[in-house]
Amino acid sequence: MDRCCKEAPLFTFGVIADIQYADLDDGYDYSRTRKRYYRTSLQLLKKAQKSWSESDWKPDFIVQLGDIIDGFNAAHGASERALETVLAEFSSGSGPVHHVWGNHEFYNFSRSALMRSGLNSKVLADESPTGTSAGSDIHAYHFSPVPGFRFVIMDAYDVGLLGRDESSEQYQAAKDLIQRFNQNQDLNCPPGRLDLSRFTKFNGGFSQDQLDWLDSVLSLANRKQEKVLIASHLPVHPYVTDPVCLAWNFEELLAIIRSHSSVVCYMAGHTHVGAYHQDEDTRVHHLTMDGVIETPPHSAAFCTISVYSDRMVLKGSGTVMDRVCLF
Ligand SMILES: Nc1ncnc2c1ncn2[C@@H]1O[C@H](COP(=O)(O)OP(=O)(O)O)[C@@H](O)[C@H]1O
Repeated sequence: MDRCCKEAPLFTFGVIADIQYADLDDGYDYSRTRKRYYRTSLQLLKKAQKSWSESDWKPDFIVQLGDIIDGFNAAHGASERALETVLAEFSSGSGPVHHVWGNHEFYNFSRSALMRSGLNSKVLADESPTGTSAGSDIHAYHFSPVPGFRFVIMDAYDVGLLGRDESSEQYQAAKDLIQRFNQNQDLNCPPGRLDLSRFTKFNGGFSQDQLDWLDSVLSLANRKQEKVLIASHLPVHPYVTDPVCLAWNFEELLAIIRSHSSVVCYMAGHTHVGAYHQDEDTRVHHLTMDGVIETPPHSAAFCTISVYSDRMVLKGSGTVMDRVCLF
């Protein structure tokens, strides 16, 4: 790139999703139709790191969209080791990494263990008088990469069966909720009705506390005329995912987004299949990232997003497509 002739972005960040690393031979997804490359997923992270370090506009930070290591690590007693391996790879890069929590985090660690781990990136939250985080046991926070822009990290398993102590009130409330819609013995097995198929144990949702907190963050952003990007593990727009992968209460999150003109983008992982849709009413860009775990070793699955005052320019690698998203 002829750098002198290109407009410098206000900020740049890298995005990667569903690495699901495990020191295991290749396998398949639940339906046995999609191959999973557990060991070589680390090589694809290395490829992303190399590309980010060599790029003309080096990312100011990385957003890791969840499922950093695979749940199979737990059965092999390898959770800590696998996490150390992937975090060591991330730390070889220069910028901070914002970690989103997905279902595989909870197959390996309890919520309280995650809070004590390197996957708690709340330390990167802005220190502001309005409060930095949604609650002590919720992994949600916001920060401003440059004046005029704000990033919100959301916790899509704040309401859910994963990671919560079975004796806790939150666990019981989540169990009552899921069982209203899912009568299967195995709660990982989706209900037959497509419009309820998201009520599985491998999904979760956002608590009222977290939604209220998001509402207050977005209200402040509106007043300051900031543009807001939101990242979480679960998609919330039905056009960017199979309905079985939506957040339990995606409609509530969409309603909050709809009531605040500040939001410009919502990004998620989980489905492993890249997708994009600009919502016609809100103009919000919904982006679901391809998952590293189902990307063959010769390819890649990451992107670099350069943000300007009026647009974000997404440079995809491997399976991730290039696109320009106007604000
Ligand atoms: N249709 C299904 N019926 C029963 N269990 C399922 C079904 N789909 C997924 N699971 C189980 O749910 C868990 C999460 O599924 P998985 O495909 O590993 O999620 P991810 O796509 O996040 O990697 C796994 O234990 C898997 O075996």
